[in-house]
Amino acid sequence: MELTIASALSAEGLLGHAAYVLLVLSMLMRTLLWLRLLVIASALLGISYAVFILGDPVSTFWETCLVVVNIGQLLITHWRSLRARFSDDEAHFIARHLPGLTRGEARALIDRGRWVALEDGACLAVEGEPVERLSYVAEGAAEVRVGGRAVSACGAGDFVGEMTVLTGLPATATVVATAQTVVWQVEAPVLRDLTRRRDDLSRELEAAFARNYRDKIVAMNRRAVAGLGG
Ligand SMILES: Nc1ncnc2c1ncn2[C@@H]1O[C@@H]2COP(=O)(O)O[C@H]2[C@H]1O
Repeated sequence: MELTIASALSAEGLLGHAAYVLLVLSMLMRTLLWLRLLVIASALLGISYAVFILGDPVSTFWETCLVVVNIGQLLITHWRSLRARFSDDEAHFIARHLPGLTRGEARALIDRGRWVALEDGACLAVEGEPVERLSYVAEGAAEVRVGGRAVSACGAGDFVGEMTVLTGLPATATVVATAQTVVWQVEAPVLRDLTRRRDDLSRELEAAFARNYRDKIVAMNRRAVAGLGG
């Protein structure tokens, strides 16, 4: 096929363009699923173009590789999601804070941390010192102290350390368990590394932290009103 304006605008030429349009669109996708689906669609059009218009076996081979690799990756993701199992605490954690992750992704994240049972009095963060790990409180309660005075509390469903864990800045408060408390914890360097490499995970966690700030402010406001006798 000759490279002229007329040939580019012909039905055959448009087929070739459509393959590239889909490839460019795939680069704009924010989730890996849609990126892969569009790459597969682009490669299928590319194969049709290479086979029926160009008769080019080399392009056909490489476009086929793209389809096979992306379908393989989608199947692996699907299989991991099917295989993933969660305890009740983990299921609540995911429903509340990680709704945008696939089951497989959520399992992989939770497996990077560990579940810990803390005694009453255990320290989760020290004001002015970088937090060593992010904690998610599944059961129990903790007191938040600033300058040695209790200012707030964290309970089931709250994070501790979310304000500084990703930046390494000093913790804004000291947090101490006030009952037997079950937490999921992930070490700060592990979380920083994961969020640096995975934009989608970083966005998911930032959104979860933002929702938890809101919940904490609402709870603090209620406590302030109750303290004023309202
Ligand atoms: N007013 C508050 N209410 C609930 N939790 C808080 C409050 N202030 C600080 N925290 C928690 O205490 C943690 C101390 O470490 P970070 O600053 O990383 O993150 C902080 C929050 O998780």
